Amino acid sequence: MARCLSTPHHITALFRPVPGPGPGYSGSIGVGLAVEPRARFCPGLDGWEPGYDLPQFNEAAELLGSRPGGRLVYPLPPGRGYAVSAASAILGALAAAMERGAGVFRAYRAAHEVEVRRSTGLGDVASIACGVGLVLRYSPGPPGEALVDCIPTPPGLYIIAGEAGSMDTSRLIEMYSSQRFVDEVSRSLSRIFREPSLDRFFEEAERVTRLLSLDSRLVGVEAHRILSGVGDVYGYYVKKRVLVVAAGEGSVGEIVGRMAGAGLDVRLLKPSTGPPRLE
Ligand SMILES: Nc1ncnc2c1ncn2[C@@H]1O[C@H](COP(=O)(O)OP(=O)(O)OP(=O)(O)O)[C@@H](O)[C@H]1O
Ligand SMILES: CC(C)(CO)[C@@H](O)C(=O)[O-]
Repeated sequence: MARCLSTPHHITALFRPVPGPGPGYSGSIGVGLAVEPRARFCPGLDGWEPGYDLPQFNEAAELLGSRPGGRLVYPLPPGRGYAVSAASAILGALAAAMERGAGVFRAYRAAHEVEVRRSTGLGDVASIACGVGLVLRYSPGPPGEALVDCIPTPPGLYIIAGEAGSMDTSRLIEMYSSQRFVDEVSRSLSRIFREPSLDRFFEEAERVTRLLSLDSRLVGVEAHRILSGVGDVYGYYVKKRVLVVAAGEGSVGEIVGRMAGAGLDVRLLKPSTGPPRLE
């Protein structure tokens, strides 16, 4: 039976860019959620689903001296905020590493380098390599260099994403490099890092979302109005033009209905079950 590489995705909630002397040394610190469905690459199998052509896959593989062929499956769309580019670079790099007998850290370094060079990500590769629930990035860089921890989320937690559109990652990085964003995000990250928990994470992510009006400015909705009166909501935040809400199973139907009623394209996600793996 064919074996496939699979990887979770990552949705950053708060990040602060940390420039370094080169792509391998640059990155960001931040927090976010590792989520599924997983992207997959099955070496040697024919076919291409669902047709996105992401350059990060081959670029990362080529840094390890190979060009793996096989079937790629991306269940989430690129450009919205689900770190599809990082997932693609990771799959390419890990597939190449398997062919060449190279180590996993070398593969992750290549994936991170491609992301930073292309401005399609700063901390997604390090986050995905941890790959479970709530991801905390205390220092920047590729896996092996960055100090990253991830905390499993409670069973029964769902993540509901409401998309208003896409946004260039370079534009997002520019926005989060402004003094106002750096100040507010740094304040929140210090509070989260001092005592990491899911409650503290959502408290701070919501604080920044409301203070900087990210929901109305980027998604065109007011999150607290959409969620008003709904029980079992853990919290919410905005990444690019996506409103991300975490809630217990019993509230999912109500939230999906309200988000769709507000004109958003809604997608149901689950916290990730683990980092990239061969399955
Ligand atoms: N249909 C498409 N829409 C958007 N991007 C696409 C599409 N097809 C391929 N791409 C490529 O996919 C990559 C998307 O990377 P980008 O960093 O913008 O998004 P992402 O990785 O999905 O989300 P994020 O980094 O914000 O979490 C870009 O290199 C882009 O050129
Ligand atoms: C830049 C970014 C927000 C893109 O997803 C992410 O890579 C991060 O948190 O650094």
